[in-house]
Amino acid sequence: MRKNIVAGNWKMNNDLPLSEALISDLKRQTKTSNAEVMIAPTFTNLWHAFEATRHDDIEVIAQNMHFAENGAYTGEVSADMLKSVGIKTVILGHSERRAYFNEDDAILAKKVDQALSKDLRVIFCFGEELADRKAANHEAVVESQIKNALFHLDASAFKNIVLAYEPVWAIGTGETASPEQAQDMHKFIRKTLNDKYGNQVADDMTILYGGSVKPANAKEIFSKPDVDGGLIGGAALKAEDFYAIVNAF
Ligand SMILES: O=C[C@H](O)COP(=O)(O)O
Repeated sequence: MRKNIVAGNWKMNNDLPLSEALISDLKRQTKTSNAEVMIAPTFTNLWHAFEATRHDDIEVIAQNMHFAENGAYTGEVSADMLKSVGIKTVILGHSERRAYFNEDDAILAKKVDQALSKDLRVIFCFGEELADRKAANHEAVVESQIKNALFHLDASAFKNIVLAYEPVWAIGTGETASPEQAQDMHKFIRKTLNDKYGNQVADDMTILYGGSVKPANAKEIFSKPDVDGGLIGGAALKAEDFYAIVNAF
């Protein structure tokens, strides 16, 4: 079922005291929209964040996980480890993972499989780089990212997947895709799903936009019919800004 979601990706920000302080601030905010609210602190803060929000309308989610069950993968975190601290949703495929940690479509397909096999919901991220858009290649790039990592799945798997379109050129740059650019791409993503899986999967898919979403532009972006929410980076680090975005629906 399609939902409105606003997820804050804290990336590698906030040690434990700062995480505690931000969560206290978040809990003081008022939600006036129907959007599901998620926050993705770094691994070391997940347990504390889960405990601190246990009775609040905030889901704590993870930024990443490994594809293996367990074993000799120094520095990595498994699906079971996430589940053991209360996590039910994991972000996979973020452009920073792709760019700095060499996560390609094949690795991401394995991560998606592992997460789904553990009943974790996946927020799957993808998006083109500036050169792709300048060359009018953006739809082809996005289509191949989706196909290569997800199109081995059965239609039923998609009820546990949320898609997040994040044009790389708009992440942390202050440059946002225009609401029309976001809408055009989200419509294209839905068509891509429709062509492969039919309209049930396409219509039910929640598709988030990410890339310099701020209180000032959220309302216009979220007003587009195929934009179901946002994956928020910088603006998720201030409780008032984050809830201004949550309440932009
Ligand atoms: O995961 C969030 C996105 O990378 C967007 O980050 P940003 O809002 O700082 O541009």
